[in-house]
Amino acid sequence: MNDRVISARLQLQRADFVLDVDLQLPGQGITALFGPSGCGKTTCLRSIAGLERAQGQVRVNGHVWQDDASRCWLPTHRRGLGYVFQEASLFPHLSVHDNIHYGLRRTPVARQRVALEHLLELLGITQLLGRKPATLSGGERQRVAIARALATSPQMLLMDEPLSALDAERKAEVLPYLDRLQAHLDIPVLYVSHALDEVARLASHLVLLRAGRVLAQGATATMLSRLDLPLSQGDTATAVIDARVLAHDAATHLSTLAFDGGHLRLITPQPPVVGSQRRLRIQARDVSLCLQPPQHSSILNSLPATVQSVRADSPGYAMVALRTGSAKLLARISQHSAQQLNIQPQQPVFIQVKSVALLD
Ligand SMILES: Nc1ncnc2c1ncn2[C@@H]1O[C@H](COP(=O)(O)OP(=O)(O)OP(=O)(O)O)[C@@H](O)[C@H]1O
Repeated sequence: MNDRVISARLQLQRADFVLDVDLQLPGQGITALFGPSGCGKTTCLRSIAGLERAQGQVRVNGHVWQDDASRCWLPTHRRGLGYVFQEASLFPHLSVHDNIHYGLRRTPVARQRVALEHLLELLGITQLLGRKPATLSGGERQRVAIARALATSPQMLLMDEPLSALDAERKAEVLPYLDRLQAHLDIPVLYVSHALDEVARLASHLVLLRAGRVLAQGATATMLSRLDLPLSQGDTATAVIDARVLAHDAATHLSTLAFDGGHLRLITPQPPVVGSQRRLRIQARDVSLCLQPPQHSSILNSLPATVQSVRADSPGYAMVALRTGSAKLLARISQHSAQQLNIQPQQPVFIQVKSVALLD
């Protein structure tokens, strides 16, 4: 459907801060709003929700939430949105069941598009329905908050750093549920984060904010590999590739995945489902370059690639953007090696990939 698109042109002026954004986002999947502290991520999300009175226009999959030109401005409760905050704000005196049904009572039956039982199953909270919030872990509380937001069958789910109050272990526990939601629910999600690992894993689209403005927006895989953006700087630079599981060998624990640039092999102690589509992360620091096909190497993955561009990274390092098939990768190598190998745009090379991780 060609009206599955979200557009938001928003301007808001504060004493020390101006938000001025023009967002054109896919009307499905997870879009991340990413940027440093104070760049306006929360302000942008709250403006889309109608919790801040920005000037402009907001359209979500054919529904007009705000259009100043025609004096249209829907209050938050009429925008058909779910909002998940950093900390789950559940009613302490109500059970999980009653917390989730609280919002549902006010949702007309005709708008209840999400089957509640399915939702509870997806989020793994069927067993928790009788419990009070105080008896839940942080991760469980956040899953209940997500279920409550989705139970009202919103047209869009807005999530403001929903994992940032959780420790690494709890975060790892909640992430697979977000993957499942994405795979099973057809509701666009706008996800505020300043954690690049979360964004790389979850988001298909990425908006990079700087000082209240959009620095760039586009497909996550493309944005991560752009050398003109700060995402590709330093030790944390990473690329993502969507690939299909071809085979798993139980004896060696090696899985083989195919993408349109070739095959990648990685050790997966839990066998992934053959035929499933998975997202892989390849960190720039784990990729090295050779001018000849490498031989007799312990490294599992070697692929032909073409250099797209090169730039200086942190002192002593160069960042190289590469293409293999239509996939984009980054290699962080020493500046010394970049000079020795005379790395140039359009140059054919062989890449060795030391480590590949399954992200979902
Ligand atoms: N209620 C407010 N009144 C005045 N200024 C505010 C208010 N809320 C936020 N600001 C300011 O607006 C700017 C954007 O804040 P915002 O919370 O949107 O940023 P952010 O990118 O979400 O930051 P963080 O990652 O730290 O949550 C900041 O300069 C902040 O100090």
